[in-house]
Amino acid sequence: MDYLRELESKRVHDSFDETMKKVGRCVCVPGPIIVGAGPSGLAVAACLKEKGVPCVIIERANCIASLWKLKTYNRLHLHLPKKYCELPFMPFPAKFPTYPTKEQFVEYLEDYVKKFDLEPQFNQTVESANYDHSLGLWRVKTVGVKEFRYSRWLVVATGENSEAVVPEIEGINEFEGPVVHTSSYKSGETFSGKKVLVVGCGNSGMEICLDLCNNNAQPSIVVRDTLHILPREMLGRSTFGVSMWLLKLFPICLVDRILLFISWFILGDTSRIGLDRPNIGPLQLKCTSGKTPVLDVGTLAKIKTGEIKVRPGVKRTTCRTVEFTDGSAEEYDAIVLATGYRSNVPSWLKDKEMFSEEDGLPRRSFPHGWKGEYGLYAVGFTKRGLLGSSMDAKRIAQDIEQSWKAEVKPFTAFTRTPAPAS
Ligand SMILES: Cc1cc2nc3c(=O)[nH]c(=O)nc-3n(C[C@H](O)[C@H](O)[C@H](O)COP(=O)(O)OP(=O)(O)OC[C@H]3O[C@@H](n4cnc5c(N)ncnc54)[C@H](O)[C@@H]3O)c2cc1C
Ligand SMILES: NC(=O)C1=CN([C@@H]2O[C@H](COP(=O)(O)OP(=O)(O)OC[C@H]3O[C@@H](n4cnc5c(N)ncnc54)[C@H](OP(=O)(O)O)[C@@H]3O)[C@@H](O)[C@H]2O)C=CC1
Ligand SMILES: O=C(O)C(=O)Cc1c[nH]c2ccccc12
Repeated sequence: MDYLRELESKRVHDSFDETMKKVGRCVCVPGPIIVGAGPSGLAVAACLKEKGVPCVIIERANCIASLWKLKTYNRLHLHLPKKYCELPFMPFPAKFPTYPTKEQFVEYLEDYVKKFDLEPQFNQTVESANYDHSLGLWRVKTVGVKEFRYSRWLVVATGENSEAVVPEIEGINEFEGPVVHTSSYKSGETFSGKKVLVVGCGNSGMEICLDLCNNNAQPSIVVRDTLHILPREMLGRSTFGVSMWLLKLFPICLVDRILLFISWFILGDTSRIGLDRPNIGPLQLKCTSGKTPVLDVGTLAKIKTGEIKVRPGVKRTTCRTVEFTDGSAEEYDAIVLATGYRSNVPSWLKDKEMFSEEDGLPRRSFPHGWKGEYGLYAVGFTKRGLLGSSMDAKRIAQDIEQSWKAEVKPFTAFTRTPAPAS
């Protein structure tokens, strides 16, 4: 028996030494490694802190909440009321409005980091992570650092929006004006007096059109498919709040009918202005495909007055002109790609079981997607915004706490560097 244990210990030791020869340094982290310091990663770290479990947060940007700080437009607000967007253990300040601005949301997150004394490691992009079966540990490598970090637990918190989706459009390289993705759009000021084509009609495209209008630009929006647009508020309450309340009383298909009836009453028949609705209701669509309904903050009124024009899909572009799928063509000065985001998990997580290689989201559907095998977790991939992140974070911290307590902790932090070559 002792002989077997010795053999196993030698195997693990040899595997470590092999690795060290290849990379240089191996650091064993006492608690979980969290990849990403957005709201989801911070929420997990705070929940772990409450339970006395240490962790390391690795972040590619030079700050927390890089999506909110660096990649969003100036006029952005939370579009769900603040009570549905708070992270565990810390409500928003009472003085904040129902829909906080992005600056207020970032301020809240900075306070969150202070309150829980979190110290993410910035400017470190995880380039690979894989499970070392012989060691029973996750091995994480960051760009430009000759070091492997090992941990029993790996928490993926890189988000559903970590990379911009830029569609291939024929002739786009010949287009003479600026072509920007929403992740680098700040304000319509730079487009004042210009004719701008906004490609994509999710919440970003719709609000950016409004912003362009308010800054004396002339926007057109590409709507290539059906979509649900709902007022942000109905009956004096948020549409999201009303939906949650109705879902407690009625089945989802009935709630959808009620929402659509009230929306029709407030917004009118959207198909008359070129925005056809899908056959399936807004909440059912959200549940089955993750597609978020557009919450209208004033864009629809501008479409009705003709200040914002609706156009079909883009076929190709030339130096100034955009040709549409219905055969029409128009000249534009600039193009804004409001074509959304995707997860980057398949590019760095080498174990392919938990996350789909197609969309980079957990293969198991909500609410089962948060836990994988061998101590792997996913936070913030539920297509349910910040509320989904908080739910995941609490579950993950609870699960890790159990195995943390159950284990004799052999991995009190240690660092090994290879012995100098003799
Ligand atoms: C414009 C916009 C508005 C939104 N508004 C709302 C809203 O009002 N309400 C709501 O509930 N939800 C909203 N959402 C949904 C949004 O997903 C959440 O608000 C939230 O930002 C998700 O947090 P996250 O931590 O999961 O992801 P992110 O905020 O994207 O954070 C992920 C972090 O991981 C880092 N990262 C990525 N790859 C690596 C890597 N390889 N190595 C190291 N670090 C890495 C990124 O730099 C980033 O900081 C909005 C999304 C967008 C795009
Ligand atoms: N707090 C807030 O106020 C805001 C919240 N958000 C949230 O951020 C997330 C990302 O939103 P968003 O950036 O709008 O991205 P989305 O993925 O929600 O929308 C992308 C849009 O682009 C369209 N599209 C993609 N490719 C093309 C193409 N080649 N030609 C024409 N259209 C195309 C899609 O159409 P199709 O459906 O046909 O594929 C879709 O309408 C969402 O969860 C959203 O709710 C965003 C902005 C504001
Ligand atoms: O902002 C987002 O993208 C969200 O996912 C928030 C959200 C979760 N569920 C919803 C249902 C309707 C509108 C927004 C959301």
